[in-house]
Amino acid sequence: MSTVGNSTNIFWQESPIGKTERQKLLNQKGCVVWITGLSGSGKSTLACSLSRELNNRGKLSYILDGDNLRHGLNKDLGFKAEDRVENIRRVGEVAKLFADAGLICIASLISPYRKDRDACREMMQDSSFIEVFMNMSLQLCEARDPKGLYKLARAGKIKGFTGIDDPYESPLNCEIELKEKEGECPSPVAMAEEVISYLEDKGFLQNE
Ligand SMILES: Nc1ncnc2c1ncn2[C@@H]1O[C@H](COP(=O)(O)OS(=O)(=O)O)[C@@H](OP(=O)(O)O)[C@H]1O
Ligand SMILES: Nc1ncnc2c1ncn2[C@@H]1O[C@H](COP(=O)(O)OP(=O)(O)O)[C@@H](O)[C@H]1O
Repeated sequence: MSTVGNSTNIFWQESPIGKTERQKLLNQKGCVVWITGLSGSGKSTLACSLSRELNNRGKLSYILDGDNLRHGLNKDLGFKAEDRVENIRRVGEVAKLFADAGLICIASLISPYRKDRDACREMMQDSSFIEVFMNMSLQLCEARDPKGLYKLARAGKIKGFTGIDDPYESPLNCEIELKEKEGECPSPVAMAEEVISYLEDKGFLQNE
């Protein structure tokens, strides 16, 4: 019997089928590909491209997109620091469940605070948390501005916008860093292939 947070008198219920059996069924290993970066850096584009490429190879993935989750699970959260902390904690827990289900879980969130991303990494075992940093300049993201949010933030109509008047802490030890080369951004497919090579090298796309 345990007490966890505010939950008292709780018991852990074991499941008859374990992660190993699920992974065998899927011929892959569950993991979390955590994509972090500024708004407009290409997180969702990479997540979609990666999911498509994995699907083409017969690998099961699922995207947890920050914007989308804020339509449901996280609709009670805003963008002040404590809400962003809770947002990342919840998505980290959900991502852990998806990885435990044997899936390649692709989490795509700004996740601006290093401490929170590191806490998500700590939840996972066996190096199965793969942090991908979309290291695109604010200048590029702002020039893209597909939703017009930077424009609103610069005009003071959105307060606390990441990169403008709210912080973004770059990863120090991420597994994969994607950045502009000679002022050009690699194509979404090229970026997805870089992530897939990593997953292949580390054995996540097979199960012996
Ligand atoms: N103040 C502020 N700062 C940053 N982003 C904002 C803000 N307000 C709304 N949006 C929109 O919310 C999307 C980011 O949600 P996330 O859940 O990924 O953010 S966070 O990880 O909790 O920081 C983000 O989506 P992306 O552009 O895909 O990153 C924006 O569409
Ligand atoms: N690799 C890329 N090359 C060129 N344009 C891109 C690339 N990745 C994303 N974009 C464009 O940049 C904009 C922002 O991408 P998006 O994936 O929505 O970013 P985020 O999810 O980080 O906010 C979109 O208009 C998208 O089409």
